[in-house]
Amino acid sequence: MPENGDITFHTRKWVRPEDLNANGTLFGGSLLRWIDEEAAIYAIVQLGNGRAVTKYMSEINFVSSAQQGDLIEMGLTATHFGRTSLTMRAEVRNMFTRRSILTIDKLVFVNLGEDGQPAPHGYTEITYERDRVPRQHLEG
Ligand SMILES: CCCCCCCCCCCCCCCC(=O)SCCNC(=O)CCNC(=O)[C@H](O)C(C)(C)COP(=O)(O)OP(=O)(O)OC[C@H]1O[C@@H](n2cnc3c(N)ncnc32)[C@H](O)[C@@H]1OP(=O)(O)O
Repeated sequence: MPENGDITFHTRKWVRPEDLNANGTLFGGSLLRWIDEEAAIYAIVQLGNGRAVTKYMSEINFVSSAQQGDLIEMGLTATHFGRTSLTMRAEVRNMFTRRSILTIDKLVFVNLGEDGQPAPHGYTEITYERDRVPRQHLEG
């Protein structure tokens, strides 16, 4: 059952020494790299296209810090299917306390055609399956 305003939390990360900043807390750049990758995978599954690129990120709110050894989880949900774009909302939180660590209200990815230009994706709703992924990526 979806929770927290329909955000589904997918990937969990363990905060390691190499992810820390000079204050000994989680480096914001690591967090953004993880969330961008997570959003790219989410967009690829929703749009069924490996050619989806980050277009826009709204304000990023670093709500609270994470410490070495914390387990965190990253959540995303699609909030708008445009003609060629997909808008998502993101949240990162502590896995056990559920304290929010980061929120991004709008993360926009654009679906590209083979020519590298924006292309209509034709979708209007979230899928919770793998039904949009081309068959060759599903065959082992
Ligand atoms: C299937 C299974 C395969 C699996 C196997 C593959 C695995 C393979 C993994 C690879 C994973 C890659 C992960 C990539 C994640 C990166 O890191 S991508 C790199 C960073 N991003 C970039 O380099 C993009 C650079 N920007 C561009 O190239 C151009 O801006 C773009 C994206 C082509 C768009 O061009 P544009 O002229 O802005 O296009 P335009 O038609 O005006 O707008 C397109 C859409 O964006 C919206 N938009 C434009 N500007 C804005 C804005 N400021 N704010 C909000 N929305 C906006 C428009 O409203 C429009 O949306 P729709 O109304 O059509 O829905």
